[in-house]
Amino acid sequence: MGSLSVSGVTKVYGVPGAPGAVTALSNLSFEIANHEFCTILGHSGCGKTTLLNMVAGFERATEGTIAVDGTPVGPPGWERSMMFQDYALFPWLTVRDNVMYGPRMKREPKDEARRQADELITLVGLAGFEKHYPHQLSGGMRQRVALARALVVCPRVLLMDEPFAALDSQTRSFMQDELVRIWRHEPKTVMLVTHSIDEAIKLSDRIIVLSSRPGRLKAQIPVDLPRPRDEDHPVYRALKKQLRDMIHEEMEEG
Ligand SMILES: Nc1ncnc2c1ncn2[C@@H]1O[C@H](COP(=O)(O)OP(=O)(O)OP(=O)(O)O)[C@@H](O)[C@H]1O
Repeated sequence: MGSLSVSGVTKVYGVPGAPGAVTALSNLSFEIANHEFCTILGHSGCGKTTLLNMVAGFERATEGTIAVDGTPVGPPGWERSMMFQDYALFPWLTVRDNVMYGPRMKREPKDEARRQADELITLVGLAGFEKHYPHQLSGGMRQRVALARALVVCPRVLLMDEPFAALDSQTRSFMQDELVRIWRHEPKTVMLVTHSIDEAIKLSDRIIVLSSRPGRLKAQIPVDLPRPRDEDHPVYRALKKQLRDMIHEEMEEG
């Protein structure tokens, strides 16, 4: 289970109607099906992070409802795991202890938490690095730890905020392939936000394009291409042009 629905969501920072109030999102509605990989694409400032933060429970919608499997979301919970661009690892804990942290907080016995952590560490390709500290790892490896930590608590929905933006382009491309491999092994409902058109096409089942601020639903585009995705495929190229034109249109209007 893990369907996500966003219905008529508006977010205003400040007091609606008062001077200085910022409407970040306006009357936004869409659904993400169980185990669907969905990317939210939009120009800077269109409200992508605001949307993620509301789904995660860090912010509340001013109007509208966000629900997982039909239940409106409340404060942050294990069923919605967030993976951040800056890894958000505990620097004083080893890889294994970082990944065990969630299961321990969920009161799993230590041996079971360790078993779960080691399974995920292997899945993300870090077997052998269990006793390393974050500062001993490359950016790509730290992001693998962050992914293991997000998955180990068995979330229904995985939320990703530009997870690879801090990586160099080669590592980023490699990590995108790795994410697809891991997601196919461990199917999850994913909502990922990005500025990158290529990242959106490479990863997603469907791309949701937001308008400039206030973010509204501009388009929903299914990506009907086999994985791994070939950038030279004519459908890939046509989709990239379509998305680039949409984003440019919004930048000019925004
Ligand atoms: N806490 C806040 N208080 C007031 N305004 C905010 C707050 N957080 C975000 N905003 C405003 O809401 C709008 C949407 O911001 P948000 O960070 O969600 O956009 P974004 O699409 O994620 O941008 P980027 O791609 O640049 O990260 C922006 O105009 C931003 O200035």
